[in-house]
Amino acid sequence: MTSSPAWRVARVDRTCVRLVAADPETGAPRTGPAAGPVVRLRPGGVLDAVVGEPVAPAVGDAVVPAPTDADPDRFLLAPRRSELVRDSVDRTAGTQVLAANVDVVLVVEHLDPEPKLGRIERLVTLAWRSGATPVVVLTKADLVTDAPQWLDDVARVAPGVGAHAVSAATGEGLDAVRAVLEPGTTLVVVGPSGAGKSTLVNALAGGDVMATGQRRESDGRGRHTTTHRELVPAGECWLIDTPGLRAVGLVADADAVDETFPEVAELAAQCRFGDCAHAGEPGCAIAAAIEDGRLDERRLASWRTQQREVAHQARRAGDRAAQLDFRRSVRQRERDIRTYHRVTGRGGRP
Ligand SMILES: Nc1nc2c(ncn2[C@@H]2O[C@H](COP(=O)(O)OP(=O)(O)OP(=O)(O)O)[C@@H](O)[C@H]2O)c(=O)[nH]1
Ligand SMILES: [Zn+2]
Repeated sequence: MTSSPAWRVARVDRTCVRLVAADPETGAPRTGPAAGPVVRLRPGGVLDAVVGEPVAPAVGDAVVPAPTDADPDRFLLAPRRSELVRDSVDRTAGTQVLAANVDVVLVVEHLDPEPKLGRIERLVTLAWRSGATPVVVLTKADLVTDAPQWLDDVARVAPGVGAHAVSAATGEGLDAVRAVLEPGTTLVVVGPSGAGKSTLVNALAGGDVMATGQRRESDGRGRHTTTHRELVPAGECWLIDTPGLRAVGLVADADAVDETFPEVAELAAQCRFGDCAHAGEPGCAIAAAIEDGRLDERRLASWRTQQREVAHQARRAGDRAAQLDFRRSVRQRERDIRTYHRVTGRGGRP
């Protein structure tokens, strides 16, 4: 017996989206003919939604036929379970949804050239923010001998996040990544160009579904082979490849940053002042942890950078509520410092 398929957006083009069939029970790719209808976008590149305003569809979106038979070509976007978002390319026009309804974000970074831990931290925050679970994959393990040390470093910058070293060349580590792929789940790969994302997607899908680039020997960089995002079936789950994120516009909120830096967040909560800026205030738990080596200076610097970006983002987005919060916290800090002066009888900076 065949029930009617659930549709997902496989690909977004300028004027239309291509749908692909999912099993309505399991959410897994449908066996048999999978390609679905091509749906024209409305002016402005949007589709009507089941709930609320029309939205610009993203790869991975779930789509349902409109409940009337009047127009059999009319489809509605279902609400999203999760949303992987980044800054728009020109950093002015708001944000861009890279993928919708994602369960796992594979943060892919090459072992050769050396991995950039800061980039992993940023992408992990992006992943937490999406509502999906991050997993770090270090690629090209066949080219280096120090993969285990790098995995230790990743454990430090991404506490509580699974991390695997893999090689598409030898197959090492691929089973560990496959184990993450539960039936019906959707994975998106993110990472810099040339990290081996498309190669990994091909290895996981068990066939050449994405074109890959030849590595330039001179600098080890890829050539930006992947030019579009596409939802591809891989056994019982789905994979989404993304073009290399050149400058990762971090779209995050304070909660996502806290998830990436749980140990820093925990320390910050122990500071004497609730809004401690960790800039020399008395009773600062972060300063104490740096002092006795429990917290790494590098981690603190990354945390500060991401915090600043979140604040900047919120201001730029014209988020009035966040601005008010920010001003309130500045005023609160001023009050706390005055209190400190009064109680201790000391002048100057606390
Ligand atoms: N030695 C080795 N080379 C790899 C491995 N994985 C990928 N490569 C090579 O790295 C280069 C880049 O791989 P891609 O998969 O195209 O990289 P990408 O991240 O998809 O790049 P963009 O599409 O530009 O974002 C290719 O030449 C791959 O053959 C690996 O595990 N070992
Ligand atoms: Zn502090």
